[in-house]
Amino acid sequence: MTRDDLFNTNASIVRDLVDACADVCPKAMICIITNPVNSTVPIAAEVLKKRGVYDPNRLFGVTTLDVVRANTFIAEAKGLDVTKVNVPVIGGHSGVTIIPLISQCTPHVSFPPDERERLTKRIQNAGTEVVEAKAGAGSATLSMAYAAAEFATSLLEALNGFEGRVQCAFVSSEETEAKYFATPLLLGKDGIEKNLGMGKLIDFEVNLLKAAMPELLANIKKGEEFVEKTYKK
Ligand SMILES: NC(=O)C1=CN([C@@H]2O[C@H](COP(=O)(O)OP(=O)(O)OC[C@H]3O[C@@H](n4cnc5c(N)ncnc54)[C@H](O)[C@@H]3O)[C@@H](O)[C@H]2O)C=CC1
Ligand SMILES: O=C([O-])CC(=O)C(=O)O
Repeated sequence: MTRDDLFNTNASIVRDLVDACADVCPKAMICIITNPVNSTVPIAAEVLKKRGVYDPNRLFGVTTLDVVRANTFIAEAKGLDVTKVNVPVIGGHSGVTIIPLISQCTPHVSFPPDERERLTKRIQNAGTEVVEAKAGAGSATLSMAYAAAEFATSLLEALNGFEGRVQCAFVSSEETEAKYFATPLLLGKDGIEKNLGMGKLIDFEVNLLKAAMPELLANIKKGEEFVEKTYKK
């Protein structure tokens, strides 16, 4: 399958499933993990808008695996317990659009610039590394399932009234010029309770953000145009 075929297949599946959600469960929390997440979330939003049931607080692109990877690689590098490490990852879910904020890691960690750059690239390329290694046999399926379970569990807990559930996800956003952008979110009974924003970036991260923006904007536009061209009701 070519890249274009794969895009069209995944984009059509998301378009049609979300269209069915508009019919049968218009108030559902919709969590999209299907790639390319940077485009499939805008696709879902456009379909929901056409159906008159779009609620930006109930639509999420699942980027938890980027956080899982960032936590794992940093815990390994520093000899820390991975369950106690938390690195926010903002932006999107592909290559340069994945922006780990190592400067905001809890606990605080520091690296020499070359090591910070190496870790950042490893986090950004980890998904592609697995896809290439599996050579047509899928992606990081099990770690994706782990990440999805973590995100869904947090969201379900928040819906059930547990407080303080925070997850990064790719959502409708006013943080940057991109209409969709991942940042840490406080989850609540109605989905996103508060977008916690990206906080203060160091210069290295500001440059990552600049480098991410052209691809992110193009991915979002591609998703929107796909619905414009192919949605029929
Ligand atoms: N957001 C994230 O963190 C991640 C997302 N992914 C994405 O998750 C998706 C699934 O990945 P894998 O499980 O590794 O892929 P896979 O190739 O192992 O599984 C895809 C499944 O979809 C089925 N399928 C194909 N065409 C279909 C259609 N028209 N209707 C219904 N089902 C169809 C196939 O039979 C197969 O069982 C991909 O889009 C992948 O890029 C993967 C890893 C991480
Ligand atoms: O491109 C893919 O399917 C892989 C992916 O998203 C990931 O592992 O994070």
